Amino acid sequence: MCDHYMEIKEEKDSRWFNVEYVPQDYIFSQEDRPQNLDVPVCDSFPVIDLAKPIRPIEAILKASQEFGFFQVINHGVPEKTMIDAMNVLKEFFNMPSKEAIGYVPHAKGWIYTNNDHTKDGVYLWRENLKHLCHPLEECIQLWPDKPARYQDIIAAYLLEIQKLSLRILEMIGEGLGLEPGYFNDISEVQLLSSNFYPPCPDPSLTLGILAHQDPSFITLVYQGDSTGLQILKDGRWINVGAISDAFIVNIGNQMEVISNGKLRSIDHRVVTSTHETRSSIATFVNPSFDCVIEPAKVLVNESEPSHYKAIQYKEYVHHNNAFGDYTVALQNVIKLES
Ligand SMILES: O=C(O)CCC(=O)C(=O)O
Ligand SMILES: [Fe+2]
Repeated sequence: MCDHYMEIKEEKDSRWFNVEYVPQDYIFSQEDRPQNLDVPVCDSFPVIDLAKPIRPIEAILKASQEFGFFQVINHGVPEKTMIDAMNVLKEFFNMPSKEAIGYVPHAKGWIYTNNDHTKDGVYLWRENLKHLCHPLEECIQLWPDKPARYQDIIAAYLLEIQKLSLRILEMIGEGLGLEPGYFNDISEVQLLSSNFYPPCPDPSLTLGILAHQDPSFITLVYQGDSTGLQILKDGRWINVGAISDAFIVNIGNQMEVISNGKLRSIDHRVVTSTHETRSSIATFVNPSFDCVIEPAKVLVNESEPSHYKAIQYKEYVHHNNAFGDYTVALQNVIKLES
């Protein structure tokens, strides 16, 4: 008993982030570092109540234009479903034996890594798990089966995300003047990407995620009580505050295209903390891979010509390496499935 406890403790102590100094591989170049970490929480960050009797279409449109981001509260997703999902993911990231699984073969359909590097070869200060989610009943068998409840809990979470994302897409569509149901057949809750960002001895040198935009229609992030997410607003980084039962919604590149630039896909990143652990679950609501994405016809006219070229989503993903180092791996899973 005692030996077993010591073994687990030793394994935990030897995890990559239990260090006194930041290892060289995790130190970003001067220009990529977070620079000023002392930025305030933005108190004008849009928080939208979805339980209001009148649907908040205007507020969603305004937030999507001005911030490219908003938080939704009273969204109808049961708290238990959210907490269960967060807990099972925390359990996954905490499994000492996960290190033994190591770098999971891509063909299995999920990718776990604790040292995903950026284009310059510097590692992000995070662990990440990614897998496809659509069609749910086919993908579920390809997900991690440890912890034992993982598949059931995450499937229940994704069904709720599906409902909520369609509601949000419908309001965005209506706000843009698109026909009802515009996004129904062309969007899917396609990818889950969950993150565990442990405390870091020197947050001025590291990043949890480098500045990026999402290749989605919209992305929904559940972060519980965590902080660390920052967005670029008018050239300055601002912190997204924690509202424990909210979802953060952001406009992805593909929505920017559909809206012909009316809605904005905004740079965001995650900074690390000396004392806090951040856990987050990002779900990407993306176009179906075969879908051709271009500005919606009703938004293009003589005075407002198309600002974007039409491109099949599959091609976009491939050309832009949209899922980072794992783009090809994820595309291979798609090929295996179809
Ligand atoms: O909220 C986070 O931890 C970052 C998620 C994110 O930006 C992404 O996965 O694209
Ligand atoms: Fe993102």
